[in-house]
Amino acid sequence: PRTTDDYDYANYHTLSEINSFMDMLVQENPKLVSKIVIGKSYEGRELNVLKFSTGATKRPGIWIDTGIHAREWITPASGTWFAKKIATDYGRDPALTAILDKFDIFLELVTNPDGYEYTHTTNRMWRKTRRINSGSSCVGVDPNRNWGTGYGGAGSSSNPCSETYRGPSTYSESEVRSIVDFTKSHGNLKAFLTIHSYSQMMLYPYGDTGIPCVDEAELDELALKAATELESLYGTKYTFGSTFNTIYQASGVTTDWAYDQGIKYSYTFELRDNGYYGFILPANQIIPTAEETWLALMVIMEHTKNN
Ligand SMILES: NS(=O)(=O)N[C@@H](Cc1ccccc1)C(=O)O
Ligand SMILES: [Zn+2]
Repeated sequence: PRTTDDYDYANYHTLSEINSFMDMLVQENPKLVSKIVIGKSYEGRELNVLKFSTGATKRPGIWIDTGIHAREWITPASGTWFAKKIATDYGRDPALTAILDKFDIFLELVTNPDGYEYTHTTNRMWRKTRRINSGSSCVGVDPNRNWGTGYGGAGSSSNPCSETYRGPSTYSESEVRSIVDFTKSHGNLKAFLTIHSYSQMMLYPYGDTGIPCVDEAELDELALKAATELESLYGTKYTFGSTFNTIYQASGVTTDWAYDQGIKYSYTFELRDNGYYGFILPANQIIPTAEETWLALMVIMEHTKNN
């Protein structure tokens, strides 16, 4: 495609096609969109983050990542649609314009590029990074068990062959460490939204314990609003709650760490579906999934702006 207008949002794309999309979006919207390289993957690929900013001065930020688990293709596909939506709606949609007049939005589309490439070339069901684990014939670390909060707990594995292998140490994965470093250097993120699939859930801290987080009441009420808004479009039903209570115990996870950094509005989304297609969601559900999810993200971003 020559422009992001004729990019095929209704299909899944390779890493290089998504990287080309990002460069096109930046070229077409130089005053709104820029690309930040926050690091390199294990195999040396750039970790690219789209920055949407309408002000010169440092503003509070909203973080969104997709594609941290390689096989969850619906998430970078939806994220690509989100990126185009932001560029299209700024200056046209009052709600989005109001958000961008106060916040920067950071969107990492392919958070695990090595794993994502591997799902295209070799194993469609790959989940983890592609780190070579010393002393094991098994490859990869689960980037959603490698964070420093609750690291090493019951909801993760010390076995390199496990799909939930926590890694040799906290932040061992550059794909994780790069986000940690970016978050700390930015120092003013107000929302942290990490997008997974599948199960149709909105999950807030904690994952490693059933003990409620301080802001549970507010996060639960906000999740209800967001899930209701999401359902209003196509009737897609989401459940919501703390990770521990809603899905299962998981430790060393992104949202527990983000919340621990003081980023109150930290949620994991589990997109479509409920298991019928699972990770292999048909391409004809990409745009509907992106549209309904965007409504929920807007609810959370507006709440972040107003609080
Ligand atoms: N996306 S998924 O199928 O991997 N499920 C997630 C569930 C999950 C979501 C949020 C925090 C911890 C765990 C996982 O990391 O196991
Ligand atoms: Zn996942």
